[in-house]
Amino acid sequence: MADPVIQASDLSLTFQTGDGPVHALKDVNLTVDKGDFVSFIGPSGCGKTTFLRAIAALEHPTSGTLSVNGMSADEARKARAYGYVFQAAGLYPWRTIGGNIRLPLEIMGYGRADMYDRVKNVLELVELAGFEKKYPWQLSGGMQQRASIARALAFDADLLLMDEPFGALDEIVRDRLNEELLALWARTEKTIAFVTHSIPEAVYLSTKIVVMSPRPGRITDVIDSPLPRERPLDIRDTPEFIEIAHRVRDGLRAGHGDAV
Ligand SMILES: Nc1ncnc2c1ncn2[C@@H]1O[C@H](COP(=O)(O)OP(=O)(O)OP(=O)(O)O)[C@@H](O)[C@H]1O
Repeated sequence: MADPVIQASDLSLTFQTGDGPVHALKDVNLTVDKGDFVSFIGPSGCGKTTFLRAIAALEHPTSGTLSVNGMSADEARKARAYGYVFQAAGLYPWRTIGGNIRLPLEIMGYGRADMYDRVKNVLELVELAGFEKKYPWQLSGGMQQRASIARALAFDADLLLMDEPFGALDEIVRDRLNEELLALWARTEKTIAFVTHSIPEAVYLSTKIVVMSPRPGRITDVIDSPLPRERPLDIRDTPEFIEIAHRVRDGLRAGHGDAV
């Protein structure tokens, strides 16, 4: 059996607020294996971001256990076990694309030659070779988001955490980036945990789809996708794809999801 990269057992996380406790996650049980592409889908407030942040040790569970690469989330963070991609590309406008990707490496004290090699490699991986000396404003929104993925890949961690990375992009760009992300996942054999509001995006990308519902944030369904790993975009027209999309929609309804 493959080693689990993420293992959550009876995980709960409650925020204490001025208006009382907010149960962002309640009794979450989930195993993500090496090489999985797992998507988290559910209405606003169901705890998707909180779960990703807990994996990254940016939030700490109130109860239950969570392991990342066989370590505690805090240890995994210290071991740089993951790269994190946020909804907005978050590139510094005064730094070149290469300079943005180098920044976390500079902070961690990587040697100069190693840094330049890594920047070159990750820019090739996201098909931005040659853009190293450009500034973020010289790139389209989709290219900026690819640059932010490159930055997350620079440590060469096995796990990539992506919080709605394509949510702000138009559908045509999103389709292309979805295809590119699958190709990158196949090339690098990384494990990817991906938050989305889009049913087609979740079904197209994932080997495992985690459907969540709010108040309290919990998992209502986990779907292991029967689709092959290699997926042309027109797989979205097949009966198998449509069937999984229906199941996701049913799961969202069962959790009383509002519009997603
Ligand atoms: N730091 C915090 N303090 C208090 N409450 C919080 C905090 N962070 C999140 N919450 C609450 O926890 C719940 C889950 O939030 P979370 O951001 O994880 O949801 P989400 O599913 O990612 O939503 P969205 O799709 O809108 O990003 C929400 O009710 C939110 O208001």
